[in-house]
Amino acid sequence: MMNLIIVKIGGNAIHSLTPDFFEQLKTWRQAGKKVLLIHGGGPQISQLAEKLSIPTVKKNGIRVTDEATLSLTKMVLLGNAQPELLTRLNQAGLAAVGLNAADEHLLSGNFINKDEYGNVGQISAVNEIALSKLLTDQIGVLAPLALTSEDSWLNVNADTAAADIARLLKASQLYLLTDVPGVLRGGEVVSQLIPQDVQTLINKKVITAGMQPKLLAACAAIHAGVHSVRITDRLTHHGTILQEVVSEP
Ligand SMILES: Nc1ncnc2c1ncn2[C@@H]1O[C@H](COP(=O)(O)OP(=O)(O)O)[C@@H](O)[C@H]1O
Ligand SMILES: CC(=O)N[C@@H](CCC(=O)OP(=O)(O)O)C(=O)O
Repeated sequence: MMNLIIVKIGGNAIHSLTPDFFEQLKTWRQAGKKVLLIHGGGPQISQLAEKLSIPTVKKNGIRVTDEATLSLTKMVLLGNAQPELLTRLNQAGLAAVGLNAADEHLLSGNFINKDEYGNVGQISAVNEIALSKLLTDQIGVLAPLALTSEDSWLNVNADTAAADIARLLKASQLYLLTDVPGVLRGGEVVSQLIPQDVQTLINKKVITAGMQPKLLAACAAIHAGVHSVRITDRLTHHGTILQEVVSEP
């Protein structure tokens, strides 16, 4: 899809969006860019699970999703995280529409390993024609859920979903908004990375926890032709930029 910018907003980041964020979205829309926001909601899902006494089990940063967890995940993403983000966009005067996998079968997916993770998947296809029409006049706000060919719902890690959608749609840029200003090394933000550096930093245990799947998803997007992935807590020229080659300062 031409001129497409994808921004993933982690569940924590939804609460701390600043006026700059909305200004940048306005600038992009005025410049004729299509903008797709993929939202998380992981901390909110875990909070509700605790209230309902449903145990949270995570393996390699992925939520093991049985039937009860799938239903509460859908409730939180589509009933809480998504409307919260849409309200903020509306307040900022931005036209936006909330979307999920079942709208025109926007996102198809496959189970990653049903025995190990339950109803967890990865995105295998995007209905590009339908999405492109939807994004002409408004910003799309899409939840990280997919539907199998047999219409089973799948929970998808939001970083992986954003990177796979960016790869499948050949987005020009991907932003992964999180709760840290970028990839940190010795307390400092690393301003530029190439995919080869990522594996080295994982091996050296500089990159751990949630940052690990985030960067691996980012590398896959770069290899598939996405021009740049920025890992940051704001939509300006801050944070860590991941590109195929190091660019001149
Ligand atoms: N080298 C690193 N630089 C920055 N954050 C890191 C690094 N290694 C691990 N992390 C952790 O990764 C977290 C971000 O990933 P995650 O919690 O999954 O974010 P989100 O919910 O926004 O997707 C940071 O808050 C930090 O605790
Ligand atoms: C399979 C899987 O782990 N799905 C994630 C989807 C939400 C998410 O990724 O939200 P954040 O970006 O806020 O972490 C989950 O259930 O937490």
